[in-house]
Amino acid sequence: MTIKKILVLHTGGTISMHEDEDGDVETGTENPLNGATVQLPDAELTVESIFNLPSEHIGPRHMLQLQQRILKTKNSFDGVVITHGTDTLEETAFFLDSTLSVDFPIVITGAMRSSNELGSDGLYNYQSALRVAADKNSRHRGVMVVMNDEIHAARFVTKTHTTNVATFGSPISGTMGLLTKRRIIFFYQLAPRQVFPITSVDQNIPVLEAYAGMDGQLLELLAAANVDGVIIKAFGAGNLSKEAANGVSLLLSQHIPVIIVSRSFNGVAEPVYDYLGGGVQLEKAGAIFVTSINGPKARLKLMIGLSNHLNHVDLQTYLRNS
Ligand SMILES: NC(=O)C[C@H](N)C(=O)O
Repeated sequence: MTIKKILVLHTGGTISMHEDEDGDVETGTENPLNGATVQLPDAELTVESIFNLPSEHIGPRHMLQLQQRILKTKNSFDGVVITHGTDTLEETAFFLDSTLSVDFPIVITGAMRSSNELGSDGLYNYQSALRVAADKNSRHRGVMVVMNDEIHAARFVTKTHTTNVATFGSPISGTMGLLTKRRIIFFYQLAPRQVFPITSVDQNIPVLEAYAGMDGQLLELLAAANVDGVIIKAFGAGNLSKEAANGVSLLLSQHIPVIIVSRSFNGVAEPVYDYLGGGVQLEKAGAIFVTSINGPKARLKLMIGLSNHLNHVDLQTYLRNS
């Protein structure tokens, strides 16, 4: 039996929390996973607590720190497992997937019920993540999210439910794989993605969501604030009100990139409608459609593109190909 060397990086989140006597969930000083026994005879774990944070406190700077830590391993591990809060887990997964080109698997997991709650899913998900990281078929698959016996690709995974343990899903692509009691099964291999290094993560890129009756006021304020870019979760296939479309034109006239994604939970955004506010006219005005990832992920993608000083054409190509 070959022993697989796995690096575990704990970052906090519910998986490392506990419930107090009032039923409130809080962060502790000792990670409950450290004292737990995992049944994985063919793996040797190196465990580090890189952060102990609820995931709402994790931002791109922490993601960059994680990325640097993984780069430092210089292929000395067969796999990496990251435990993370579920609220921003998909963003960390996407950031690492877009900025790390490694052969070994990087698997992120979390929990919906803290360590001492009835039906706690933390230890089970942790063991599942370790199983996937140690599996020979997990190589060359980029960053994966493992929760509730399912394997999801970082590119498409999203949190779909506030509290259910089956919260993570990939509405556009479907589940990439499954864990059964004895097997790990992959259903498909994703098309290759473009990976860029990243050095700066301090760009100011707000994400706005369209709503019926949206005017241009917020977009005008953002133009005056000279932000580095704006992500708009537009209606349906990527459409806006007339007033918001005028706000988009103002931002574009100041060379502020405007990125269109859909506010719909499922499906691909693409220019279809040719009237003021319609996707065809937004694209003609210079807005960039990021077709199949959500707003928070598009924000990270723009950050990566800007950090690499891509010119407008290369930025368009990079953002469109998702
Ligand atoms: N289930 C969780 O982990 C949610 C928690 N609020 C977090 O993201 O840290």
